[in-house]
Amino acid sequence: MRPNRPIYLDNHATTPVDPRVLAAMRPWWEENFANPHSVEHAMGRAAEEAVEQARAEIAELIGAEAREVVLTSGATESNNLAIKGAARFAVQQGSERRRIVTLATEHKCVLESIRDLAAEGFEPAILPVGPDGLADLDRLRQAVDDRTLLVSVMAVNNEIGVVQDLAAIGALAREAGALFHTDAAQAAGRIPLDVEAIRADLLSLSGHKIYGPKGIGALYVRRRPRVRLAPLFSGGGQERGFRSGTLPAPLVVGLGEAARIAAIEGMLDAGRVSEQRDILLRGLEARVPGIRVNGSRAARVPGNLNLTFPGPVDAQGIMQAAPGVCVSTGSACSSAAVEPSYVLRALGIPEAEARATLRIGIGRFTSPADVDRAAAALAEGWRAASASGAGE
Ligand SMILES: Cc1ncc(COP(=O)(O)O)c(C=O)c1O
Repeated sequence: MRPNRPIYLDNHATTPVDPRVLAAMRPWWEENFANPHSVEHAMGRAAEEAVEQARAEIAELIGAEAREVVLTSGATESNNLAIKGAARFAVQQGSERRRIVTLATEHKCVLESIRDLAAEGFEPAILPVGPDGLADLDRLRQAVDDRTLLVSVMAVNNEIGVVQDLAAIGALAREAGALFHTDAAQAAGRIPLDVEAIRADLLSLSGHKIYGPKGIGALYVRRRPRVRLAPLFSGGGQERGFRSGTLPAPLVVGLGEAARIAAIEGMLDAGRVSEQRDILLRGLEARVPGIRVNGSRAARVPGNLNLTFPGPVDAQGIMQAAPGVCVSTGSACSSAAVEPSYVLRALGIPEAEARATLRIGIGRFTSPADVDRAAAALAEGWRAASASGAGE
């Protein structure tokens, strides 16, 4: 092992591409580059077949049928298509329902999609979460009624890793006659997902969170009872009219292979990853008295740790003092903004503590040596940052 290799513990931001995924994609870049919609010739038909095979693998991962999988560019697009598409289609059909219920800790692309819809006359209901990051089911039940069009609640949070009770949320949405969408970008391959068990009507996936390629994702759209969406783009009507545009066959094949591996190995990964997570936490607790885990410990995805270091200290300072460890202060998608994480603020964590917090994501390719070295380096980084008064 190279001693200076950086230790990558930011698997919520993105995961490395599994070598098997890379191998599966390769021929579709190099040997058969045909457009999978060019079904008039043999190369096009072969590409189309590969796309359909991948679609079946993606469906299998979530207990869906292949024809319920709409391919997109990633979870951002899937979430926009699910939320805006469902809302706009319902109105076109004369529905009186306007309310869209979600949580304050959702990914920005969900919150911003819903905020955009407010300008079109929809009524966002953005519910708070408990100090453990979990939805309050009683509160949710009160908010979801016969005026509710859509309930959108993420499966696993990208910062604190907490797992929502999707089966209960899906059931209460269905009971009220509302659609249920879940952003499962961080959940796929990490916890079991079954669209029937959770009664999802719409479910978003992303390739680069499950050891697949970047720039590809999927949206599950239920067929029975049938869910209809207004498309976001005008075009050739690919993907059953839901999503126009030429499918990137190599990326689709990569997503299919990533889904196939996740379905077989995801739970094996989960056992190993949660052991490493516990070793890392114990290593830090022994070296950093007063370090705290944010979010529910029980309802939590295996590889996640969200840790507030005792202060005053700035998480940026810890990262600077431990440059060999790749972690983050929160969601990479909001890293351009300097405010502390809105997810942590929604848990009631004070601003100074939110600024002293690191998100750690252990993954399939993290080794036992990585977590041992990371615990020592982060503890040392904390000591150095504290001593330099970075938090004052
Ligand atoms: C929960 C969640 N939803 C959506 C996204 C956006 O996914 P993508 O990068 O595929 O657009 C992310 C990525 O950070 C995420 O963690």
